[in-house]
Amino acid sequence: MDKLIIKQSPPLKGEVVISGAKNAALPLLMTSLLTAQPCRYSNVPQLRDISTTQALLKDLGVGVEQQEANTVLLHAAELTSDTASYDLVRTMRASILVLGPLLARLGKANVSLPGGCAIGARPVNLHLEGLEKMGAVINVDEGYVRASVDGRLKGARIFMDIVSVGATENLMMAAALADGETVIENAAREPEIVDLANCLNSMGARISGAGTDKIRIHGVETLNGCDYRVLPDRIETGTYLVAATVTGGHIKCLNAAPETLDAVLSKLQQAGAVITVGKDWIELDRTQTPLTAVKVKTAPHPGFPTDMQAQFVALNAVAHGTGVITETIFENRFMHVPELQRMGAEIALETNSAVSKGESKLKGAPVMATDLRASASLIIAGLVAEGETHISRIYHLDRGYEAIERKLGGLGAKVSRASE
Ligand SMILES: CC(=O)N[C@H]1[C@@H](OP(=O)(O)OP(=O)(O)OC[C@H]2O[C@@H](n3ccc(=O)[nH]c3=O)[C@H](O)[C@@H]2O)O[C@H](CO)[C@@H](O)[C@@H]1O
Ligand SMILES: C=C(OP(=O)(O)O)C(=O)O
Repeated sequence: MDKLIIKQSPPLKGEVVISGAKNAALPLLMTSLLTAQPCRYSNVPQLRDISTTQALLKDLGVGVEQQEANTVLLHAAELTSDTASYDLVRTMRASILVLGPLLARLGKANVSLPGGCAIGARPVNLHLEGLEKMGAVINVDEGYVRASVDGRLKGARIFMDIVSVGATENLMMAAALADGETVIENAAREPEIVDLANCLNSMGARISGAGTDKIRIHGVETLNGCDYRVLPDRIETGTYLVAATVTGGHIKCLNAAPETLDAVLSKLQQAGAVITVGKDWIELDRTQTPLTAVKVKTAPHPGFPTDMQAQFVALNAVAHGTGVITETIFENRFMHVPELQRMGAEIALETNSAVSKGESKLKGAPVMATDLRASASLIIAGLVAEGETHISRIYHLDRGYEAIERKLGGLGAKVSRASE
């Protein structure tokens, strides 16, 4: 197993090119299941979750052709299986996103229930209840969701009592091929939802309202292929911006989507960063300003993203003043706190808040990555900790950050990978 070694580094400096968004690319690749025509996706990041998705799609009968490093052609001329097995699903929760498309295209699907993971229970009831409203018969049996529908799925009005990104995506894909109109109320408004709707519409779907809490999908009988470019990764962008802020650096993120990062940029400004944005770039300078702790509460988009919470816990640990980070989306997303404490961070966990005293003098230590964004927070802490930080279990990191050592190294960070 690989580990990452981070040495105390100079302030980050230079340019970094942002990759396509993992959380947009995963549902986008699933749209290939909805059509017999070829679908070409570009700006697809090279990540473990993407190779898992490709393996899953291949298993269902989808032709997968890697055209260039970040471009893939998927062709589901005919699907040969309706089953997403536990072996593939267990490593990636987004696998549940094959359920809606399989049901819409084949009228049946067997998808292993994704297990619990380090950040919370993450049930899939909203996905299942929405599909049932559209006429699917669903049983959960031996760890599998077994779903079928007689004929086509039917348009329905679906109200979600919790805002769910994945359920909105699954239902939007299923409804694209349903008979009649589906209205999703209290829908997620994340930029990745808008990206998925744009891709589906480019395939001939009739979706309006994506990006608001009410999405209307007028089902069509068939969809065409697509040639679609994945949205830039706002969480990867935010992670480099926090790393630059914490180290007192000056960086420019290229190929970014500033309009997807309002809540994060506003908190970074409060923390002391000077930020300038252009159409597809963000420049951040904290060479001349002090670092101040911030108060953050996670919320569905356009609120502050839970996927940026761990990085801000690291920021607050070393900033001046008391910082409070409150997590409202996942019930167990503070596994990075004990690891940061091992590095000397003075942080107290109070129910669903991480309260930091500020100006902790961090020291390198062996620490363990417990999930994807927790890994990112440990890297950020390692950049300013005295000595060396050894982060184990970095397979979590490889799920979501393309070429992270190369990108951080290009900004002057002292990061290397070694086998344990
Ligand atoms: C691949 C992907 O895009 N992952 C993102 C997606 O995950 P994901 O789509 O899994 O997250 P959801 O938006 O569904 O989860 C939000 C909340 O709803 C709950 N819930 C969800 C579904 C359900 O059927 N029942 C239920 O109770 C969850 O446990 C959680 O508390 O959105 C999360 C919230 O922004 C992000 O942290 C993840 O990075
Ligand atoms: C939690 C995340 O991803 P996933 O939903 O794929 O586990 C994430 O991207 O931070």
